[in-house]
Amino acid sequence: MDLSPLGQRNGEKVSVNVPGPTLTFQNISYAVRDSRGPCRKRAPEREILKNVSGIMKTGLNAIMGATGSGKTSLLDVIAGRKDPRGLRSGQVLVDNKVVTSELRLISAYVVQDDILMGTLSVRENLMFSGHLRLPRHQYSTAEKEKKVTSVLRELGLEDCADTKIGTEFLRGVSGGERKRCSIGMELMTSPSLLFLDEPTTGLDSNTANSIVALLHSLSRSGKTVIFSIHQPRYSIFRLFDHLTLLHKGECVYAGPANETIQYFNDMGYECEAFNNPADFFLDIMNGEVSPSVPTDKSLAELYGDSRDRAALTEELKQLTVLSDCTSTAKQSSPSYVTSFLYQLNIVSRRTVLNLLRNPQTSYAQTALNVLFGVLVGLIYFQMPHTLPEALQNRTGAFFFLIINMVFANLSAVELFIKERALFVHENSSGYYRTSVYFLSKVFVDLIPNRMIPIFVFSAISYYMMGLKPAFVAFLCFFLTMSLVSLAAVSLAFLASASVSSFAMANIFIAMPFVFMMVFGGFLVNLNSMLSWLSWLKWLSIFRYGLNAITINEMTGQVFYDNSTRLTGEMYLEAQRIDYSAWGFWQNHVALLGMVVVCMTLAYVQLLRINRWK
Ligand SMILES: Nc1ncnc2c1ncn2[C@@H]1O[C@H](COP(=O)(O)OP(=O)(O)OP(=O)(O)O)[C@@H](O)[C@H]1O
Repeated sequence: MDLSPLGQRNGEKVSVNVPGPTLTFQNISYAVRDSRGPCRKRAPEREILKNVSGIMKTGLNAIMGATGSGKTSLLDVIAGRKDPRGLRSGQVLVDNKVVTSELRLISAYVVQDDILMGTLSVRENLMFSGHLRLPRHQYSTAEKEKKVTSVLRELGLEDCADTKIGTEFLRGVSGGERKRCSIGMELMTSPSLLFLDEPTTGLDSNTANSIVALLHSLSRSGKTVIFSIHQPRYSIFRLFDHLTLLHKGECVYAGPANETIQYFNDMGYECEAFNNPADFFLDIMNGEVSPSVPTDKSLAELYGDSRDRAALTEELKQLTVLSDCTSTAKQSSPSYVTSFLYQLNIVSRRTVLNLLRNPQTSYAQTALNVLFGVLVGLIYFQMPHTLPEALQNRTGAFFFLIINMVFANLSAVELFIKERALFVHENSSGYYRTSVYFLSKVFVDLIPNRMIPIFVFSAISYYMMGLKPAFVAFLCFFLTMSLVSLAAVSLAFLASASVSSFAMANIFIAMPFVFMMVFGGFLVNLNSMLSWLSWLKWLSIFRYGLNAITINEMTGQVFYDNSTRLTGEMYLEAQRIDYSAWGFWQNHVALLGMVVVCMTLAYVQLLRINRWK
């Protein structure tokens, strides 16, 4: 069988002009706690990596193992992506320098699920990465464009450069092209150390082949490419330079990939002719192949006693001795390469582009508001000033309007949940600050996306219902409706930033909305309520909204029947609603206060999101 990787055959080095960094790790042990539900807060620790060591040099370094063997965990630990609190022992060095979690900002990591903005083309996605991750003083826009062109050429993406990635509504590029684009996003910074989590998963075998061939050619340009892989076909396997085999969190082999078969042969495991070595290794680890000489020792113990392990320990020792003590203190502390305002500009532009190219939600929202506006207008068409219907219809209509404004925003809980993975990936890869994402979301997506439909709804319903004709009164009505809607959206945004599933977010948002409705002043008279409960009215978006539009409509109006004449002010006094100027505006101040508090808390939640894997 011809195993002829270009790499470290018999210790021979991969020949490249400028070698990439060497990554070494020694005795890595990593533990996690499984959550056991609400009753048992702290489950016992489970060690998922046990004393794993290795040296990864320029070339293709594969980490292989069965499902759950700890491949991704090892990759994440050495890439500085795994929560450092779980690290029980061990150290990762890059070119003999201690690296901390900051490694994740200076190296490149391609995640398993391609996280890209689907409404943008391949070229636009690469340009987004270039804009945010290449220093502006070194790269002009023309140079960034040149870089994008060269990455497109390197990855063979020229033909689909202007094709959109694709969303649920839009058929985009193929799976292989998507994966190449994900790799390209990282190559924009010309990293010499590239981590990839299962780059071939979900791809057909030919596409998987071409992806690994691409990684192989990248490694030949002087990059250290490290990736986890499940079960590669032979044409993929033979490209590996270095192989780490994991079984239940323990290393069962680490060394040149083309010497692995010999290693297992020496242990008494015979690989049949025409068998794929990768399958053979997995069969050994799964216990489906037995050694010719039975042994009580586990594969990890056999490897621990082997010459290969002794050689690795010796090489690691030499590298550590060679390492310069001062270099350990020199930890790079990378920060963002672009300024806050520049990031805000780039991220906001992408948000606008995404909105314009994915207008279905905005169209649906506007259409729904037109429909509802007409419906409310027809139900309460030209409300009369005659009693009792004048008051009954107006209070009913106002309650209906506020309910509509609040509950129409239930959908806003998806706002952040949908983009959570994208935000976490880009934020932890050093694209932009959390504040940049938050501000662009609020000012470019959240507010404008709500304002237009609300204006359409208000204009239709207000004039169809025949409310006070003064234009100022209409503007006050629109302002109130907007603030009610924004307060509800802010609460929904807070819910969606706090939890990661729709179901949980819906519960979090529906409960307060229902309580607020009860304490809004329409379903129950708040003045007759138990005093220890009535404070809840101060937290009700409904109450502030209802009070404001009631004052706006009632003041200056006269209602009558044959014998009675009732002014709007008399009605407001009977309801104990303060209709002074401050009495009116305090509702808006309170709604604005709720918006500010909920938005601030949502921002805090974004900062608190767990970036560790
Ligand atoms: N943060 C975590 N919390 C709890 N368990 C974890 C965590 N990270 C990893 N594990 C567990 O550690 C073990 C190894 O997981 P890992 O994802 O590294 O395996 P893998 O070899 O990459 O598997 P696969 O091929 O299925 O992705 C699994 O049993 C997994 O459930």
